[in-house]
Amino acid sequence: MADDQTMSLMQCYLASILEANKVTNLTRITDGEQARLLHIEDSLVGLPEVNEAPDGLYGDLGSGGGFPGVPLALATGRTTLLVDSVKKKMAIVQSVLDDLLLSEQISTSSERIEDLPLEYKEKFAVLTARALSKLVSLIELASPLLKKGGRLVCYKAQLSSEELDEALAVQDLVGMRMISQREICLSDGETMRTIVVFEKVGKSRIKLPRRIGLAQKQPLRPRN
Ligand SMILES: C[S@@+](CC[C@H](N)C(=O)[O-])C[C@H]1O[C@@H](n2cnc3c(N)ncnc32)[C@H](O)[C@@H]1O
Repeated sequence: MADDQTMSLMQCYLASILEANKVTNLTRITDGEQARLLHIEDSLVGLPEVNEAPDGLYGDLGSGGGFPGVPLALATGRTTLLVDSVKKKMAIVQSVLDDLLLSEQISTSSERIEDLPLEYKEKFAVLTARALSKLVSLIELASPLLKKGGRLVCYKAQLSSEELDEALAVQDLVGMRMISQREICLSDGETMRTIVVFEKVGKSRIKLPRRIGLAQKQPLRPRN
């Protein structure tokens, strides 16, 4: 886990986000204790998996108010890019990072994930995604961004066997392979999380990224 100084920096970040949230919607969680649970503790659930990824650039896809990206960036010290297409959210997150003198390590992008390969093709060692999309969409979006051996760490509140099977059926097509799955209960004794990790094992057999929106609106299906 992270040391006391790092944990208090995460608390400062969260407090600034909750303050900004009074004016602009960044998170639906406004209660301080719930926010600590769901934005700090939950963000850190994937820390072992992020630490196991190869060294190098970390990206948080669909980062919203910077979760799990900021806690994981602070806990790992990795150079980090937070990505969310809502410009207003990324502008606020960037200004909080500037205020806390964190913007040398952590930067923001308000591009759509599908546009990132123009600048970041195969540049990331590890990516995370929480509350973004189904696994089948996540592995498609992540594949062109990950270097070989890079990892995609997915946070899932509820993972059905159908969702997992859909992703497993297309993982070869996009050059990804599931390498682990772990379920954990948060300290409230009731919130369950599943962390699913995919590794980039080779080139995609189809051209990626597809057109904007397709990965999420028309997920890939297996081909014969
Ligand atoms: C439900 S929020 C989750 C935010 C954060 N990860 C969390 O767990 O608190 C999903 C976010 O993903 C962003 N998003 C969805 N699709 C995206 C895409 N294709 N490119 C960039 N951002 C996207 C949305 O703007 C939204 O802020």
